[in-house]
Amino acid sequence: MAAAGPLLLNLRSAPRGRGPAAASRSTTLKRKLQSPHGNPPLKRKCKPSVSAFQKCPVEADIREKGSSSQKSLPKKQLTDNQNKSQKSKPSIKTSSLFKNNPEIPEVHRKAVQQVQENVFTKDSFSQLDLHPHLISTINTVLKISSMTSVQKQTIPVLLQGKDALVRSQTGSGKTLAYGIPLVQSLQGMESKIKRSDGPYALILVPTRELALQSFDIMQKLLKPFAWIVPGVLMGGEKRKSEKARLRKGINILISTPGRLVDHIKSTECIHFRRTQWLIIDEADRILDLGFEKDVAVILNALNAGRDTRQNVLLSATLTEGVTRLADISLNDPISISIADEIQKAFQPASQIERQASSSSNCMEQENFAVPEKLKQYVMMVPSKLRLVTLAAFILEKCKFEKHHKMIIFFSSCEQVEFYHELLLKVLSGGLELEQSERSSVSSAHLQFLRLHGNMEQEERTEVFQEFLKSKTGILLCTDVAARGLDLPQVTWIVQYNAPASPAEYIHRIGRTARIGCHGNSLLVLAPSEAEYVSLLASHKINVSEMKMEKVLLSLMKDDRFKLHRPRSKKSCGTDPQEVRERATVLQTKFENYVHSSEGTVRWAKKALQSFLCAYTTYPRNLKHIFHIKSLHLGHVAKSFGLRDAPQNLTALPTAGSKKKTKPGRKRSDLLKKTHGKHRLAEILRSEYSSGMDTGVSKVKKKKKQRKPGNQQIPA
Ligand SMILES: Nc1ncnc2c1ncn2[C@@H]1O[C@H](COP(=O)(O)OP(=O)(O)OP(=O)(O)O)[C@@H](O)[C@H]1O
Repeated sequence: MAAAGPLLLNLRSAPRGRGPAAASRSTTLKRKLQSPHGNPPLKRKCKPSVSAFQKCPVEADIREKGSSSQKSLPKKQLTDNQNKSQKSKPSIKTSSLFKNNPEIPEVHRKAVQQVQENVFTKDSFSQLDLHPHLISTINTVLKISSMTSVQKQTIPVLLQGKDALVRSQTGSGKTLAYGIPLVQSLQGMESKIKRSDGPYALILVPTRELALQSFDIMQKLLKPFAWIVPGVLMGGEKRKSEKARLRKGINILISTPGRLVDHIKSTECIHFRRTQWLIIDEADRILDLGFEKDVAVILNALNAGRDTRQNVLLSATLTEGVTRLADISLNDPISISIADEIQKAFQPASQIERQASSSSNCMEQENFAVPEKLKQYVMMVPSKLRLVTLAAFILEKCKFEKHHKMIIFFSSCEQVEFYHELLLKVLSGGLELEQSERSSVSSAHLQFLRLHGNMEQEERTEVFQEFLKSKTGILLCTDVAARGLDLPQVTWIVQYNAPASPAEYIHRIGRTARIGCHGNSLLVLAPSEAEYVSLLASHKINVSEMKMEKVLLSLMKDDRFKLHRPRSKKSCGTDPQEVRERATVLQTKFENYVHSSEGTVRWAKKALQSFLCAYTTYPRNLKHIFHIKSLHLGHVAKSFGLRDAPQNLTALPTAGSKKKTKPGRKRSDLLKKTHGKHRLAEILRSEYSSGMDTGVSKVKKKKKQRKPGNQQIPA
């Protein structure tokens, strides 16, 4: 059994006779949603105690002197006149959203030449040596005729039985690039495959929804070859039924690493004697530290079963690190990188060599291809104004412009749950509207959905299917939905919390503008995070600035937020004072809802705490951009509908950043173990704060009538 030390993931088959490795129990994050000690609704005058953060292991030197209005902003953020006004005026009782905000810096945008790929080719699938039934399935069931670039380059390589490293932009058809040659090869085997033979192919994916999606595509491709049986294993499903399906036999096994390891360790009948394909989709994520132990167990089980295998690694962000690792482990892999092919075509060889040598020793300069018709925006928003600005943006796109389908990314499950409820209640008119307001509410219904890893699997699947089929709607989610999901007609991606790395940025925005479609993305940054724009530019990612003031203007279209004053003058569309008033009315509605009960205050505090803890797990190389000391607790609290900086947040961070460790092993040991804190921090942020691979109490499923057709897809 393999030792648990730093692992060289050997995708190459090992010599016969070694039993499957037993890795130490993979340290998955057990996430217990800690409910902060309930506090009575905060009174305006209270000053949160400094001790609230003294105990928190995170670097929490957060400013929390007094209520948000009376706090001194970090000196560097105060402009002279604000300094003066602070001194001259008595402290104001209720904070104004538009006072005491940090300056919004100019967004220095180095115009960079983005890496582009030609997604389409004119070559049809019939040019390949494929079974005619497979070609007709591609044409009639999948309704696809010509190959994309990645398919044109990858399919012939895989049909020759070679290992491959495939890097192509998001939404460029990588699933079929491996699915078609896989089906072609299995249907053409001399002795016809029997279900009881077990897995001939193993497809590893990082999330349950992506496992379902890949399973759905394989089922379609296998229509003419019904004797080949696909199956999916994923956390959250009943182990018993999975064991039964494994016992009957699954020929193409699609699984998330954690659940497969469970079965390797506990299901007698699982074997890999005939497994001749290993496909790792989103390979940079799967081979990352978060899944390292699971992948090692899986590879040892594969190697124990068979000594020859074809390995395929795919991702839009196959970074140098992964390719170096894969080079050691794959058998003479063919490296396919569509963007590089395009660049090579336009650059002299010498320049390519120079770039190759320079980029090989500085992974940070990975340049990722961005979909051609994707428009990327960034908006600088002071913390106090984040919530009302997000709300105004949602109203603008999903109520007034209509026909938009939006995904909003948050950095923790608790925030997804909280903002889903808050936005639904306040924006969808869930709150009692006065008669006069009812008439003015636009007829467009705002459909809010939520998806994160702490939900019951049944509800995750329902929400995923519902959003997949909807033409509009707003999905609030964590990074559990950041990779691979092919959600048609998504027109807007909003990153309410910045991602831990440019790679995750690329995958998040890659949920729109797929396969040549148009799409838009918006990254929301606080003024202290402005440097993130330059970081993106260093990876050849261009973003244009969207002004917060312009977004807030949409409130002028919704009289629910109009300040009702006697003889109020007719509002004209762009009066800045009225915009500010309406934003304040909207913020007040949020705060009134949050402070309407102890439970909602507790909920807001828990969401705030999860945000702060996720904020402390940005990798070291981003700490100069995302540092907890730059946050102003009272202002951040406003964006959670809390009137003042909370006191007595629980001393420990929420489970989001708590790693299950063996008794006696301090977290610092773990950090050392995992080759540097920043990597673990990044994993903690992007995967575990999404609630993936969790084993703890799930958010109770909201009672709702089950719709037919949402049933889980059987193998
Ligand atoms: N040759 C093709 N012509 C037209 N559409 C295609 C073709 N191949 C795949 N598609 C469609 O393109 C969309 C994206 O495909 P897929 O999800 O495989 O992309 P991907 O490269 O895996 O994306 P990601 O990197 O986000 O995982 C899907 O809707 C798929 O049906």
